[in-house]
Amino acid sequence: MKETIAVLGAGSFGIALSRLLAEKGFPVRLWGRNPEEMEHLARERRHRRYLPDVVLPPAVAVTSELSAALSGADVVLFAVPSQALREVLTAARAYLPGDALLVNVAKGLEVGSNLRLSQVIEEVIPGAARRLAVLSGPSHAEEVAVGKPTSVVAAAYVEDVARRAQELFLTPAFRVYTNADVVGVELGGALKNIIAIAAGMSDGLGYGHNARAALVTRGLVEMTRLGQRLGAHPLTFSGLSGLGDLIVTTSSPLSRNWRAGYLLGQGLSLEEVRRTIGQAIEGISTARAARELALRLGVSMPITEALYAVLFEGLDPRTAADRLMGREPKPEVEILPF
Ligand SMILES: NC(=O)c1ccc[n+]([C@@H]2O[C@H](COP(=O)([O-])OP(=O)(O)OC[C@H]3O[C@@H](n4cnc5c(N)ncnc54)[C@H](O)[C@@H]3O)[C@@H](O)[C@H]2O)c1
Ligand SMILES: O=P(O)(O)OC[C@H](O)CO
Repeated sequence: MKETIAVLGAGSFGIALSRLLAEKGFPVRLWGRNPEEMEHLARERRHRRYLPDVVLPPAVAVTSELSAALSGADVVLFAVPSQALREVLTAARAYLPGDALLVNVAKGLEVGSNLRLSQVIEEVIPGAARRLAVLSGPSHAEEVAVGKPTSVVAAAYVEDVARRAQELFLTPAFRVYTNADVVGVELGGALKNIIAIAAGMSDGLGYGHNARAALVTRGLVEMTRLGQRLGAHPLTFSGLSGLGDLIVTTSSPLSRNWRAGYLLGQGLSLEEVRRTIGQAIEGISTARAARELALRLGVSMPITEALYAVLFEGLDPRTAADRLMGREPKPEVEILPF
């Protein structure tokens, strides 16, 4: 008997992964909070706004009832935006089977607590970290949903859990590596969204490929700096959930974070950007949380700081770029002596 999988979150990634899993033969229950939207999705078998060309296979049952989605589920996949995760977990807790494998695909830090999402899950469901895998890496839903080659990483504290998640998602077009560095994989997926907005902003301002390459490279440096301070392995940031995801989200118009930055660079306000994109833009909230962490821990994150000032203090994007370029000259690698 194939395992039953509950996917919580019927946005673009929840839909893309439901399709992938159903195509592998798993019975999938896809939960979304809005009953009307779920009725429409159940009837039409496609989401008119997120992925209009992607048809849900018959093995995907759509529901707006958490109890129906979770009852007897062997695997529970969390695919809601990071700021909604605690609320969804709290509502789901009563129905969550005690032995189900948990997989989180949301990428972000929780504003307020500044926690990684596995920490949020552990707080709401004590003990859950031992059965939790984090799936992260360069994986635009639009490409995953149509079977374009994609590689990601499944991180877990327990090796068997990482292997189970790897096996669950693996297809000829969806390659899954394992990684024992949960902290690094989560931070890579969360922090790259900040740099993706900054890269989009640079493009929106009309700057060139040089500027974008510098943002990716120096972005990776500050991501790694914060990561190491929080216990991640620095090498993880050169992997799929660090550099890999940075490359895809700083260079693809499929990225909502890149698009948000582009529109900001073109002069739109944050509210106009949110309205225009109309989907999760994780880098906005993550910039707030990461900047707070960096300040508290004394970690230098100049790009994050500059983006924060644009997003939340009304700094003009061009002035933010000038400030970044005009910082005190310094060695590229602080620990290398002459
Ligand atoms: N789309 C991708 O390509 C992709 C790839 C990898 C990871 N992710 C991550 O997956 C997560 C979800 O992204 P997405 O692209 O599916 O977002 P989306 O904006 O396409 O959809 C989000 C869904 O969550 C629902 N939602 C919002 N607030 C909610 C709440 N409080 N309770 C319940 N549901 C709520 C929305 O109604 C919507 O259906 C994000 O953290 C994102 O970074 C997305
Ligand atoms: O569209 P974005 O910017 O949220 O990026 C989606 C995924 O994280 C890409 O791996």
